Amino acid sequence: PDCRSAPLLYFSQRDFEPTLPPIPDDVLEEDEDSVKIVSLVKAKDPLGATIKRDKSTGAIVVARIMRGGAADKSGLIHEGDELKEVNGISLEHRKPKEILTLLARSQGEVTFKIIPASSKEEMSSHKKLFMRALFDYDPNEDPTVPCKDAAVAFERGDVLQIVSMEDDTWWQACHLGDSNTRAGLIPSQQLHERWSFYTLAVRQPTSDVNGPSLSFPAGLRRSFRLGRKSSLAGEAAQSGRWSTGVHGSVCPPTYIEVIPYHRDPKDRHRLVVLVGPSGVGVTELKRRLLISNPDHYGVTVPHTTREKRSQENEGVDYHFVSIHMFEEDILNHRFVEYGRYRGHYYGTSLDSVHRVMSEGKVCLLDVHPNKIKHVYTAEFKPYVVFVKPPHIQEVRLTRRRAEFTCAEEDKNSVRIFSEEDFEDMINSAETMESQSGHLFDKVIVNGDIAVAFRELKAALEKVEKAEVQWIPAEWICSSPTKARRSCGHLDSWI
Ligand SMILES: Nc1ncnc2c1ncn2[C@@H]1O[C@H](COP(=O)(O)OP(=O)(O)OP(=O)(O)O)[C@@H](O)[C@H]1O
Repeated sequence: PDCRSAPLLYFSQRDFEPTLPPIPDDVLEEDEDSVKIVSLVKAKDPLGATIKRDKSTGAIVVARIMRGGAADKSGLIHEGDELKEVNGISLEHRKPKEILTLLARSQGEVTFKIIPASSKEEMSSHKKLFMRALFDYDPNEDPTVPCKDAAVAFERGDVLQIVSMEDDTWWQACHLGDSNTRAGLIPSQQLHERWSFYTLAVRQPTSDVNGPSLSFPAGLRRSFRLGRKSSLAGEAAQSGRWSTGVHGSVCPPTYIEVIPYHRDPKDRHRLVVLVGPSGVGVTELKRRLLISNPDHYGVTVPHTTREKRSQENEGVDYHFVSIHMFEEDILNHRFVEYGRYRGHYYGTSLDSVHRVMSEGKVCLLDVHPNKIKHVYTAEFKPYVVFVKPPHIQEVRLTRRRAEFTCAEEDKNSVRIFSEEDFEDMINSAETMESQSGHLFDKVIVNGDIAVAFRELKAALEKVEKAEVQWIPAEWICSSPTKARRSCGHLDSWI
């Protein structure tokens, strides 16, 4: 990156009409065709440009013009322009830092002698492009940023409007709703990927960053999700790694192109996917949601190949099917998730999700994060909630308290956790977050169950009421904006 470029030049936005001073005599002698004299009036506001020294020619050139900034609005200075003089003072052999000092001393009208770039690349497309950031970015902690003041900080989940992708390493963007303000620099997808691979390589010098070997700790669940145990054997769970795509490629999460979705009241509700490590409280939160509004929330009826018990009803507790039928459905990709437990198959079919949604209910689905990809489509428009354990001391405290305070007759229904369970829960949560965090729309920390439930319910209600929801462009457009050089987030990030 051109990290040696100097910070912003500070100039006025007051008057950008070129006031043309008399052309100095020496100009005509020099490059009469190419030299341009530009005069701007300096005030407090930044001009919105960075300068750098061209390594090959030694010339001082304009590195970037920030969209919406003063230089951009003036239309007089462009990226690639060579700065020859400021107020008649030659910039030859001067360092960018010295030039800044020179400019800082200038008051009022400042005149530039410029050799315009021979070819100017204007941002050709005016199509609005929005990206959801899948990582946190703080320019103050980034040693590679060309200019901290010109950069934009953001958090994972923020929607950014991208205004320029001309530069391979630094894009220009502004926060959603901020499009009238000056754009700032953000690391491009390519740069962030390179940086992430680099930091991974430094952290784990012996690992093969192109193809992590994957193993998964046993994650036995008490509920129907018990069935996951065998289906997950051999799947990914190494902390600090990224998800492998269906084609085996590995990509750090960067940005995902999003588009606004205005839900029509006639449209089905979005599918709510709850994920979390075993024992964290997914079932409990789901149960509380169902009790809170049984007409509004619904859950799927799973399939199983085990025998029906006397108190069970077909289509209510389970769909009881033969092994042959179950295996045929596996081959036809009809399951979101399935597994074997004590010799029997259990699974959640896509049809069962459809059934709940077609009743006009919000379908609550809990699956392993690796399975989100099966419902990551326009028809389901999943809203993914990650239920996360708090710090281990709080997990210990809240779960032990629940054991202690539950009534004697409830003792059998309360799960007794060992110290190892707590550790597994925390480790598994870390793995899930590092591998699939880019898919999570909301993270709920389940310390106090009542607080977590309130927060979850409020989040779901907010989504339902929101006028605009930002959903991945890929759900709607068969080919989202091509220029993304994306790893193809469905192929690689899920
Ligand atoms: N915040 C909490 N404080 C105390 N106990 C909790 C809390 N959340 C859940 N529990 C208890 O922890 C136990 C496990 O919760 P739950 O069954 O909901 O976990 P789960 O995430 O569905 O795990 P699994 O998939 O393994 O069943 C239950 O006994 C539940 O009542």
